[in-house]
Amino acid sequence: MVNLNIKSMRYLSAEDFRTLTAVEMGSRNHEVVPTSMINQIAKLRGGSCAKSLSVLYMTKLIAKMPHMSYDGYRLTSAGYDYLALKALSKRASVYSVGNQIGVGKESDVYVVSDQKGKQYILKIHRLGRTSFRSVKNNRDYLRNRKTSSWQYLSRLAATKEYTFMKILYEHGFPIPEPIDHSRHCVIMEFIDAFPLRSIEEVRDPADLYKRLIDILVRLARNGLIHGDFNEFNIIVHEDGTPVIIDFPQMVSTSHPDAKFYFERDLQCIVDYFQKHFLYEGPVPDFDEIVNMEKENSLDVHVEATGFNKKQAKELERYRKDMEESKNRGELESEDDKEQEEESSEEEEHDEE
Ligand SMILES: Nc1ncnc2c1ncn2[C@@H]1O[C@H](COP(=O)(O)OP(=O)(O)OP(=O)(O)O)[C@@H](O)[C@H]1O
Repeated sequence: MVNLNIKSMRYLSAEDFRTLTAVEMGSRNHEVVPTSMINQIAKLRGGSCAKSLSVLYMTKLIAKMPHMSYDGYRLTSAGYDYLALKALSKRASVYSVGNQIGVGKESDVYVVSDQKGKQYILKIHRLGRTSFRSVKNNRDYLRNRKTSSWQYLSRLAATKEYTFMKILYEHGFPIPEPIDHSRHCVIMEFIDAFPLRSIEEVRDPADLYKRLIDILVRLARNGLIHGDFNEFNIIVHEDGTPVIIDFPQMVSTSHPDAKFYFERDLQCIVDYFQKHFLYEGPVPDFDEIVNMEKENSLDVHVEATGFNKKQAKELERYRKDMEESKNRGELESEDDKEQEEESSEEEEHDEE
């Protein structure tokens, strides 16, 4: 697992930070950024850049690729976390990082606080945590991209989540308020309640069922489908009000597989209520909903405000690859790969 390493965060000098930023900038078109290029971008005097590279390497914010034919570095996930958190703290969205409360398949979730002590959620997207090696041959959609794929995909997922959350929140959907976003990180309101999955009894299953189905229908009437609407992504307040989370899989109702996604979301709720609360309620029909007059075209709106079709396609291809690899039982952990790399780097380091 990639842990959030905040220990080194406060101790970097301005030069170190400048050098780290230079590595990130160079990563846009180099998988491993040549040291000469880092020097050029950072524009530091004398031997400062070499000194900073050594500090960043020791604190594992950058890494060397073993067996590379030229001298260079890549940004590690800790380095990417650092840059995102630094940006969020500069904008006063985060002051301190508290406990990790969730490890999703594709994210780490922490409670964080602002300067006044108000708590928020920090969701760090970590796509590519599994499956990278197994699917990489098929990833032609990333082939022209020199920058590290996991960074790019994680940033894409966070950008998508934040863009959708902004629009949904503005249109009154019951979701956490989105606060800020940088790179692969999203800050949002902390919902201090339990996910449906861990609630044994609900006061009024019929009422909760109706509220959830109404949300699905209203989303569709606004041109959207959640795509992962299940008991883990529904948080329920004590008074029975649901709040929906987790948006990187949203699709438009004009997607060719929209009906499939809508019915899959619907079926999750229908099955869960039947099994856990022995409740069966009315089931809406997708074709009827899309033939109704639309409330809004939020799918189109999203495209115009920060998440375009090309990005949506790249993320979708990745998800399809994941599903296929999973079905073939081919998944392996990217974190394992990173650990392997780091330990072989350490060996190299020891030899030097
Ligand atoms: N805004 C929030 N307020 C409170 N808890 C939250 C919030 N966002 C996420 N969580 C907690 O973190 C967990 C993981 O979050 P989320 O579902 O967004 O991540 P994920 O990587 O998509 O997880 P998975 O792949 O398992 O669905 C949630 O189940 C929930 O318990």
